[in-house]
Amino acid sequence: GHIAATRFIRDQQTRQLDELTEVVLRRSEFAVDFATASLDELASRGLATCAPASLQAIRLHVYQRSAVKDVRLVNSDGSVICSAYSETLEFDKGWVDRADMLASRDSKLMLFRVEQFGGDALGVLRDIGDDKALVAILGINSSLFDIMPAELRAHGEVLLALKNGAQLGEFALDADKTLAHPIDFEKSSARYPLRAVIRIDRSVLSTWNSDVYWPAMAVALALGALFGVLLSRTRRMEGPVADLDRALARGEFKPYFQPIFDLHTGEIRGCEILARWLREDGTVVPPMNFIPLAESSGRIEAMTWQLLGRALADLQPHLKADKDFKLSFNVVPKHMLGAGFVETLRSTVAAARVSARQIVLEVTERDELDDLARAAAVVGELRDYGFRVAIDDVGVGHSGLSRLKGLGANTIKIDKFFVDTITVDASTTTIVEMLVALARDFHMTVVAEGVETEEQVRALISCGVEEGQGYLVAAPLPFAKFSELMVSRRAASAAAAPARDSALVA
Ligand SMILES: Nc1nc2c(ncn2[C@@H]2O[C@H](COP(=O)(O)O[C@H]3[C@@H](O)[C@H](n4cnc5c(=O)[nH]c(N)nc54)O[C@@H]3COP(=O)(O)O)[C@@H](O)[C@H]2O)c(=O)[nH]1
Repeated sequence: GHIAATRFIRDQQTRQLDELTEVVLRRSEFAVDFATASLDELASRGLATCAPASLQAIRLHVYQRSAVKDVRLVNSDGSVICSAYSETLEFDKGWVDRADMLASRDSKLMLFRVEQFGGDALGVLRDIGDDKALVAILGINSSLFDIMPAELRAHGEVLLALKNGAQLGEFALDADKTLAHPIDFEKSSARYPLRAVIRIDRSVLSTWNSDVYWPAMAVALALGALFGVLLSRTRRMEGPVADLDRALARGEFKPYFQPIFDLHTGEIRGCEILARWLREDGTVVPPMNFIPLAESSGRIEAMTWQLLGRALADLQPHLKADKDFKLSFNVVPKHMLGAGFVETLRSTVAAARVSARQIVLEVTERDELDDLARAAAVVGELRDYGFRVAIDDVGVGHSGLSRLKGLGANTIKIDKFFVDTITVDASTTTIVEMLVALARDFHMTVVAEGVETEEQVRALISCGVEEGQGYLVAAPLPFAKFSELMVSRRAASAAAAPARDSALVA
């Protein structure tokens, strides 16, 4: 009993600290994603210059994004040309050469430490062409420390570093206190050269959660097998994963609906459901704040079924009335390849009285489909039942061209990155044309993601893309708003029909 209880508590602590370290890392990755999106937006708005008007617009952009402290325009060697807040240059203790910056896995970003008086920061460099680059200066703040359970705060620290060892931040309740017997929980990012560490004094682990000991001992002695189950419930009572479990139990994850439209006519042909966490206090949490943890903690399966069930119930009347309308949902490869997935999907869709032909599974290309042969077999089975499969985020993920073909999907979704640059970068046009040609050869359709302007629509049409999704028509909307949009679009199109018909007759 004693051995089982002690070992259980140790495993429980290790798992919990591993999860917390993962959260620190995911938050940092998210900050880099956020910075990259900010830089892309600035570049696409033509603001990557030192003109006073550009710098003023950048300062407004920075002001509205608290994570980004500053934005600088630099030469291709990394040397600074100008800074949105020129006075911050005086806080720099140094500035690394580009040769010493570390590349992201996809080589599109360079990360480096910016040593500053008053606290180091993380520099994220993004090339923008013409031998220039933009750098976002990201403040690393003590919010990383917030995730520590209260009883560990005085006995631990959280560290964030680059893979070359350059430390970006170190947070401890008492910075002067040294940990007598430190034990490290460490995670490295697969996408960025980042490393998160939670360092805990070993001695606190013997008391942390020790109130679980006696119940564990009693249950272990008395009930044997039931022991594990009861204590794993205790384990789940605290921490970010417990928050997910509670939210799942309360049904707080809701589908938002984003239209997928015909680029030529603007007609809404379908929608993608995107998860939002509607908390009790009314806040709406975006998916990047919980999907990574849901994936790593194994909650993504339950969340996906919950979202799909809800979306099917909401959209059922519309799906029934318009048999060409398609409902797309995101599924992670691990879930799709898991036991019983196809059967559960069939029964969920059948129970909602919806045709499989109207359901599109979006499998993200960001995650590796390790076993392509197995993935292709599952896709084949899904297609045999009438479901459609789309490969998401094409162009920025793992799939080589052979993988795109080998999977046997129906549709490719071109990542927003290409849509953002299609009107400014001729090489993007070439890539999009190539993807369209490839899709035709493989009998696949193409949807462009992140369409925001009419100019992009024209450029996509001239590359041969038929369908799009993006803020130009609507952001992801709660069902009531999405319904209103469909009704108003249908009314507008019905009103335009007589004029169209008489023009045709004339
Ligand atoms: N496994 C699951 N992953 C999910 C689920 N729900 C969302 N996600 C993934 O989270 C990522 C972020 O999603 P979100 O914040 O909803 O962003 C999506 C759109 O809102 C956004 N978008 C669409 N159009 C535009 C645009 O015109 N401009 C602009 N700046 N952003 C736009 O792009 C995201 C599209 O997502 P996707 O098509 O899936 O790539 C995202 O990776 C989701 O996949 C879930 O239920 N399960």
